[in-house]
Amino acid sequence: MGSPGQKVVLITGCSSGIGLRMAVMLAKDEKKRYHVIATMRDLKRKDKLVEAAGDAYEKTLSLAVLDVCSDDSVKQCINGIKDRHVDVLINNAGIGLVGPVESIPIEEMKKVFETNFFGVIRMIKEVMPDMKKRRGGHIIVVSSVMGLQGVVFNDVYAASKFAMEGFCESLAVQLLKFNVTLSMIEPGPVRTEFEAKMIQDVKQKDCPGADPDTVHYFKNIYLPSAVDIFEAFGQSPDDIARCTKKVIEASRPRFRNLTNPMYSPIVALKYADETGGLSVHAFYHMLFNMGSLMHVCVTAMKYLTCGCLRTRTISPN
Ligand SMILES: NC(=O)C1=CN([C@@H]2O[C@H](COP(=O)(O)OP(=O)(O)OC[C@H]3O[C@@H](n4cnc5c(N)ncnc54)[C@H](OP(=O)(O)O)[C@@H]3O)[C@@H](O)[C@H]2O)C=CC1
Ligand SMILES: CC1=C(/C=C/C(C)=C/C=C/C(C)=C/C=O)C(C)(C)CCC1
Repeated sequence: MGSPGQKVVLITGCSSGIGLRMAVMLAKDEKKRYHVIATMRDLKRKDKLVEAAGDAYEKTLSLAVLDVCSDDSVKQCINGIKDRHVDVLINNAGIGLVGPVESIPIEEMKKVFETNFFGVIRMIKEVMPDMKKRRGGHIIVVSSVMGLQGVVFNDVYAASKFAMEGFCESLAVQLLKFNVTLSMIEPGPVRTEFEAKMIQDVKQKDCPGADPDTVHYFKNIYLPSAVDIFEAFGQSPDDIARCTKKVIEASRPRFRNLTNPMYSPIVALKYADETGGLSVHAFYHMLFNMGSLMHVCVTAMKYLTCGCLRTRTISPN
């Protein structure tokens, strides 16, 4: 698997979105520096990836089955790799969940943690010991801006990404001693199936257990604003793939990598006031007082702030 000198990159969740674009971009690297093992839980969903990979398929890109929620599947996949050697592990697989907490069964919430949190840990537990032995390797975790700042009605999804951030912050220190790098990619909204799945999911539900006011705030105030935000500030999965490639290729990769400069002020707000009041009230104001104007506001913000918020983010260009 791979030629000498090529880095073996394993990516989870490559059937669509960010994972698919990362796999294709790395496999098509001009200098052929990578052999990509693009994994997905169901190979019946491979066609889009295979088509996008073109000539790279079965040369610098190979496919493997991997369900991050199954111990057996993870073990089988890693055991199938020559010498179990992975240079770069990209933990991308993840699922979203939106809606009033009262209306979401605990089982559904557990599924989010099982995928977004334990799924990543399962992968790291399988790959990290070999990296530590070799004194080398790079683990990348696709977190989210919601791993740093909660967003209303995304309570459980944000919690799963916060959990990941705490886990990585702790582990990164130990890994440094073994020359293993840990980096997080923290995108804001990205235009992938993620958003479509979220909206589809909401349409099918009538929020049982939530009172009419909450359902109104969710469906008529939050959702339209969120759609506007995806439209105005959403990045493409290629943008995130480019940022990630930069992180992999950096001589000293950063630990945190926000990809969207529009979210820097939101994160800064959080650290500007340790009581948390500023963030909570700012979000309240943005949602409930500016919600109906969100369309106008986001467009204005997009033009007013372009270029001046980029210092601490990683740019796809
Ligand atoms: N889109 C966005 O706005 C943002 C996304 N992110 C994060 O980016 C990552 C990728 O999301 P994105 O590309 O947008 O969304 P997509 O829904 O397009 O892709 C998610 C991928 O994860 C896979 N997946 C889900 N569950 C499992 C599992 N148990 N085992 C293996 N693969 C699984 C899906 O596979 P299948 O086809 O089988 O369902 C799919 O390939 C996620 O971690 C998400 O949290 C972060 C910030 C913003
Ligand atoms: C900024 C902002 C909003 C929405 C943010 C959204 C929708 C972010 C989505 C991020 C995603 C999808 C991350 C994935 O991991 C609100 C609450 C509408 C109004 C207040 C300001």
